[in-house]
Amino acid sequence: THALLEGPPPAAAASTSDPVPFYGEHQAGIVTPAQDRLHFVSFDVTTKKRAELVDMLQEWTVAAARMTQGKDAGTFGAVGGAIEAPPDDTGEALGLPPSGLTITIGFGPSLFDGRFGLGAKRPAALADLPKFPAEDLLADISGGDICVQACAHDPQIAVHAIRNLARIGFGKVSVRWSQLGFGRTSSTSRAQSTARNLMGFKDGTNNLKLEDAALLRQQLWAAPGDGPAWMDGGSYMVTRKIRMNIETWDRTSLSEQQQIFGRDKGEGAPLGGKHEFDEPDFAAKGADGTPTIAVDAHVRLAHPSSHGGARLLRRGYNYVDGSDGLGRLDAGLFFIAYQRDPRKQFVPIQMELGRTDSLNEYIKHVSSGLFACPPGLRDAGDYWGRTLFA
Ligand SMILES: C=CC1=C(C)c2cc3[nH]c(cc4nc(cc5[nH]c(cc1n2)c(C)c5CCC(=O)O)C(CCC(=O)O)=C4C)c(C)c3C=C
Ligand SMILES: [Fe+2]
Repeated sequence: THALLEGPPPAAAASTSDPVPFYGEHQAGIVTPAQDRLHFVSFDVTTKKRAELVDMLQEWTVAAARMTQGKDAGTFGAVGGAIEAPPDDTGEALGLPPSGLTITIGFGPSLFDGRFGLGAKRPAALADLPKFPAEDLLADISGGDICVQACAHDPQIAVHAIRNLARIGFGKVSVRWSQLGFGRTSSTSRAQSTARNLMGFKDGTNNLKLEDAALLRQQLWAAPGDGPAWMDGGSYMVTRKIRMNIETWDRTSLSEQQQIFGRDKGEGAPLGGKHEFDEPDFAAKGADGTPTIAVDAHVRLAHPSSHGGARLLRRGYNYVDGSDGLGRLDAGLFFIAYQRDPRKQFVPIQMELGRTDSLNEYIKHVSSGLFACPPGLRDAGDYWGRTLFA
């Protein structure tokens, strides 16, 4: 049987139905221990009026604060308003607990194009991503002016949150694209066990975690002096929808699969090591003189030691969008990574991976997003975008 997977039961988790605080120095949904489900949406702003956009962001903030605490989106709720009017909540979360819902907002480069007088406020770190080797991006599922990441332990709760924000935004924003995700592929806290991606490997072992306070300051949060003050305490988010060639992968030998990542599939230990959290030894060589962790292995190329210490807080999800009509699963990883400056973190890492990662034979990047996620909200008088639009 699964001898490698046996062991003590995982430590009892905090209840997955509880609420996560909405207010704080940083937005919830970044270092918050990754929930199991995702609904991610990217909007285009359709109104040309700055004041209308600001009003909508204020309405969104009120609704988001309520929904994260398990309340209806509006004060009348799904069934408490006038019978002649559409309800101010859509109703599918009635009777469900908050389920750890977090709602995180980000502003894309296109929001700073001059329509709303924000040109001078565009952070240098929000520079358009360069073209990477071998990517195959679809414009209609990439980019966008504003993104919202809703994470929860119940998919109905995440979908309800996005749906109600889209409803409130009617006439001011339109949905450009959205993505459902299940099965977090990253742990963001040492209290969490490491989950597996759809290739069957533990994913998130060497991730930035909420306990790494000094590293988070250095690698995750924008700090005073980095760029415009409105981003102080915020973070930059990169999304990549990465389709996996599942059927080809499933016909690849275990040894090749392990060579590709540079880790073993059962335990998640670096090749040459024994335990999941052992440090990889990139200098180790086998009896035949070849490196134990191949020169084109994913973990070698992505490791901070290959990028001057640069790291990411990964927060991605598995996705399956049905099948593609040719009998293949339309499945992969919806990669989400937060960082202090994508020009120093995501960009050089992905340049290297795009060029040489042996995983490339089995994956294809099909969508891309880049967003500046502002700092957290202070209290009920605060709103998403206050620091930007002030
Ligand atoms: C540009 C950043 C990265 C992309 C894109 C990416 C895609 C990708 N990764 C996996 C699976 C694994 N990745 C692992 C480690 C890892 N990956 C990145 C970055 C990107 N991955 C980093 C920075 C790291 C950490 C490297 C290190 O410090 O050791 C692992 C190993 C376990 C772990 O540490 O998480 C796996 C497995 C897939 C399947 C994928 C695209 C589909
Ligand atoms: Fe990776």
